Amino acid sequence: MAAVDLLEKRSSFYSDRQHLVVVHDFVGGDRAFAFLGYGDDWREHRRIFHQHYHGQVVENYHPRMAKEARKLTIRLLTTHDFMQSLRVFAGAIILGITFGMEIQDHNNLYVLLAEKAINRLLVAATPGSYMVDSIPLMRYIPSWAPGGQFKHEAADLNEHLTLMFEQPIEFVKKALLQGIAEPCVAATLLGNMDDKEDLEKSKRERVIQNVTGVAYLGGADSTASALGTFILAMVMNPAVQSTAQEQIDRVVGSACLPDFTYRDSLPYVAAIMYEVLRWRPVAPLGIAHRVMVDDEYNGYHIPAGAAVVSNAWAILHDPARFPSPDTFDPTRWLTPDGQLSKTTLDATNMAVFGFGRRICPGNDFAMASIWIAMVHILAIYNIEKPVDDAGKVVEPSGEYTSGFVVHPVPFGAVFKPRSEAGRSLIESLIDD
Ligand code: HEM
Repeated sequence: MAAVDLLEKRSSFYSDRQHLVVVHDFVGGDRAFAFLGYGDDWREHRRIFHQHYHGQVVENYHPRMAKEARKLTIRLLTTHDFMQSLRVFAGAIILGITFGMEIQDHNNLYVLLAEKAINRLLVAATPGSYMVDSIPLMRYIPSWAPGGQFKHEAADLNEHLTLMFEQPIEFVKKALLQGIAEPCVAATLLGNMDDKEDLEKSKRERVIQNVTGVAYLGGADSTASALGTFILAMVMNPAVQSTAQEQIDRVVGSACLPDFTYRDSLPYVAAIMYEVLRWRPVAPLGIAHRVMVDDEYNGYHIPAGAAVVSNAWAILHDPARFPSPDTFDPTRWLTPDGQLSKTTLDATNMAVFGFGRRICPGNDFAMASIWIAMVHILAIYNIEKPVDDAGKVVEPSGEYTSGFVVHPVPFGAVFKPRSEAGRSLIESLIDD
């Protein structure tokens, strides 16, 4: 596969990012190291991020993730906006684990601030959004002159991004001083700073702001997107839903909720997760890599500086690898005896998390969050298409938004507790 040949096997010179004038020079968007050029600074950010979000460490976060999944099942009993509940779930996990924050709903001030900043940063990071990226001399146009408007927008975004990165660290610093800080990634990182010199300290604090701030940026919307696709797939494929529920009932029983100890014994549920990620990839075109030197591949010349886009959609819808690619079929991830096939264990095969040295460092974290939400929802609810006032079933359009991270366009889904026992289980959780 060309993406593997270039982005993985030649990753020492295919791991840079494009320099975007607005993102990099005007708004400091590379505080999110997803946009930082390849080099020592990026390496340092990635190393620290990895220490707190890699596979084994994620296991420490399982209890918190399971707690948020229980809260999600409670919310789904009463909500009219299940997508909002999924967003709250995804955000609460990241903000809880990273900053020790408790998020109850979407009106949390930090969430509102962060979402505004992130949405605008992603627009700025989309090539073609600003003319100055094509005509760099425009950077010298005064902000009041025609063509200089982008500078006002950039100044405003810069302010929002600064707050987004600084506010939660200030929150944790204050809590540490008062001795009331919850155990969280930011508290651990700040706690390890005491032995540093002052100059070293301020540099280090900036890196801490950056690696913690990027978690919400990279993880909240993407996780919510995958869960939105999961709900859509369940609404459209009731037989898949009931096969998963049979497995959960058989392995876990109906007296308790499944937790992470069941992850390996529910291969069909894992297969649904892989199929969700394949069927409607969260970021269909990933984030472009920039090649740093002239290169040749299969007779093609690839000039230094070119943007190399890994088309996750095309890779995951290649009929040679995934027959009938538009069909939602979890069994494609299973062996004939119903076990998870080995290929799923390699994130690269998923393409959905990108490639090489830039591969998504939050992929274990993301898959743990997605799995625990899915298994809770499947254990407790039947997810059905809604019926309108005339008694007609309302079909989802199945369409998606466009953008960097895509979402199903709003559709209806009804969450019906599968049994009285299930309903009582949720109600007992409300009293916890
Ligand atoms: C379903 C969920 C997710 C998907 C589909 C996803 C996908 C991606 C993709 C495609 C990239 C670009 C990879 C490349 O350049 O080759 C990326 C980068 C990144 N992701 Fe994720 N991601 C998800 C969840 C998360 C989570 C939960 C976190 C944080 C906890 C996270 C943090 C990051 C970071 C920091 C980068 C930048 C890596 C770098 O440039 O070195 N992501 N992600």
